[in-house]
Amino acid sequence: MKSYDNVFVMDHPLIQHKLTFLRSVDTGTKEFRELVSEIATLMCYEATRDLPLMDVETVTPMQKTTTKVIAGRKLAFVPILRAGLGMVDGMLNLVPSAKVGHIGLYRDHDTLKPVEYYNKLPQDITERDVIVLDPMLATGGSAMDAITLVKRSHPKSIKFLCIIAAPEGLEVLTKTHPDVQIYCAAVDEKLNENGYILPGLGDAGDRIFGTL
Ligand SMILES: O=P(O)(O)OC[C@H]1O[C@H](OP(=O)(O)OP(=O)(O)O)[C@H](O)[C@@H]1O
Ligand SMILES: O=c1cc[nH]c(=O)[nH]1
Ligand SMILES: [Mg+2]
Repeated sequence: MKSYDNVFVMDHPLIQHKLTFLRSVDTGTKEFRELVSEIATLMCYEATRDLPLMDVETVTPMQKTTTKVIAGRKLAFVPILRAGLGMVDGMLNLVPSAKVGHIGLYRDHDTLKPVEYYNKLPQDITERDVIVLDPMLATGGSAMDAITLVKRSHPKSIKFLCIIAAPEGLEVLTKTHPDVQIYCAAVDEKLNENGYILPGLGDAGDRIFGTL
């Protein structure tokens, strides 16, 4: 894999183990949905590693002491509909106070270009660090457009979190949005002639919602 300064591949054994079952054609909708959510939780843990901390005074039953809390940063999660929705609950497990925006995009089957159909972001997004969510980064068109839309609202920062990335998508996204850190669980081989990731896991939205 080509190396990029702002791409982080999460090789934690728990993530890799769950990803194997996510890929399998024998995994049904219920289990697929649970795995997407669990992987999102594990990825959220890593992607929030750089949140700043500050000292606070805490009184334990034994004595007064100095401990740490997150230093006033607020998060917003922005799933790309539909498939990104599958990651939201897993993220909220770790950061229940995060707000959730939605960007609706589908990829036109013929052109493979994203088509926007919904856009609702938190009003106070300028005060928030945004994590855009989508299990799949294929040609990169959907992530590129979603991040462009989010940038128009001027959040403090943007990260992109996906489960499987294609090399083609990483090339496009790192060039278009070099300021955005990208987190993924795997970088696969390539796209097929229909823009599907190989080996991939098929159509993430269809597998999450059972619309195959
Ligand atoms: O990198 P790209 O080439 O743009 O492809 C990736 C996009 O395709 C899938 O969405 P899809 O269009 O299937 O919509 P869905 O989530 O409603 O199924 C996926 O969830 C991404 O949003
Ligand atoms: O492999 C792919 C490519 C785009 N979208 C998916 O859901 N899967
Ligand atoms: Mg789909």
